[in-house]
Amino acid sequence: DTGSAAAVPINEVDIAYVTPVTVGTPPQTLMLDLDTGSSDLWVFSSLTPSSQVRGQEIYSPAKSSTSKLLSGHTWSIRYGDGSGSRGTVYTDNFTIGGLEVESQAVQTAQEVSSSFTQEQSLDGLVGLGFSTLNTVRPSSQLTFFDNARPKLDEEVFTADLKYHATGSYDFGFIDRAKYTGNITYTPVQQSPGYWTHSLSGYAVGSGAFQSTQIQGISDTGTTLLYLPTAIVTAYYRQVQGAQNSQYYGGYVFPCSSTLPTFTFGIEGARFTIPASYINYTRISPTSSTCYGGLQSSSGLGINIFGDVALKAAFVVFSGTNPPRIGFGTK
Ligand SMILES: CC[C@H](C)[C@H](NC(=O)[C@H](C)NC(=O)[C@@H](CCSC)NC[C@@H](N)Cc1ccccc1)C(=O)O
Repeated sequence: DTGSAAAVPINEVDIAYVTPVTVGTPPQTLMLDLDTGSSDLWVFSSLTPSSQVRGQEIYSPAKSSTSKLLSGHTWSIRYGDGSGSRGTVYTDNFTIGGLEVESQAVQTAQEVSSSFTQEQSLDGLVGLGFSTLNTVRPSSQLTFFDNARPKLDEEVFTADLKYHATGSYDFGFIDRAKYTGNITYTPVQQSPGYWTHSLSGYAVGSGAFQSTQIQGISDTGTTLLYLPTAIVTAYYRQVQGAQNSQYYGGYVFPCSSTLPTFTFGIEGARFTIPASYINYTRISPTSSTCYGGLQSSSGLGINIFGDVALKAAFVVFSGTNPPRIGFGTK
């Protein structure tokens, strides 16, 4: 089997992408953030206090003839940006792009943090990290990809995220029409549960490529690209008026500045992020100061290859043994 579904940016600066999924019988449609940086599938639900729901679609297990409570099981997750959620667990039929998993663990939120309440176009997350990261206790649950694996034509899913446009996630096949040339693969270290791999180096604008191993995680659920401070300062040194603002918590620059491109390596292949992706957003709607899509990872303890980088390529997450990740030019 295979599946294919849209990845829709939730606002005009691609802060996150959501994908239509269906849960239960009859199907209830929700828009979820497919997130390779975590492994919990959780949704706004009939169990979420109404004070914490602001426009999100909810999953009501009581309205589904195929829902089953996973009794005695709970979950609680914290994300790197300080957000989080927690609740109980049902199993139910779950489909993405025509690919169905019966009795998928669907984690129903009983509490969500304010940033999730405020994000009204995001009804929850589908964790596509390794199942070892799943927070359900006493027994941890499998991700949608792990449950779907046995029925997939090929043990892969792919991400084709786009700049200010709708892209796609495919399951079980690699769509040759979505990239040119070949996919370049590199090994993935699956502990502790992220899609952890290395870049082979980088270049700022038309500068020389610096060959250096940069380990990090490819995280479709993180908006920006977070790299070591030395690389980030080298980049913004090329930007007139750029500064690392304590106030805004990162590099800002005049919106009128000319930004260089940023190139990253995967093994011998090279992928160039257009300057427009790095001119991320105005710090406020009327401001002429802009916030960068490339920021320092020094506060995170890990480098994160988020959407700003991933949308510059066609990305293959391969669940083969050993797992690997592939990048294609598009
Ligand atoms: C502070 C918590 C640390 C980061 C750690 N949690 C994690 O690593 C979790 C699984 N993953 C995440 O916090 C990040 C990766 C951080 S790098 C360690 N990925 C998922 C995140 N983008 C999901 C999200 C989507 C939209 C809005 C907000 C959040 C933990 O539980 O220990």
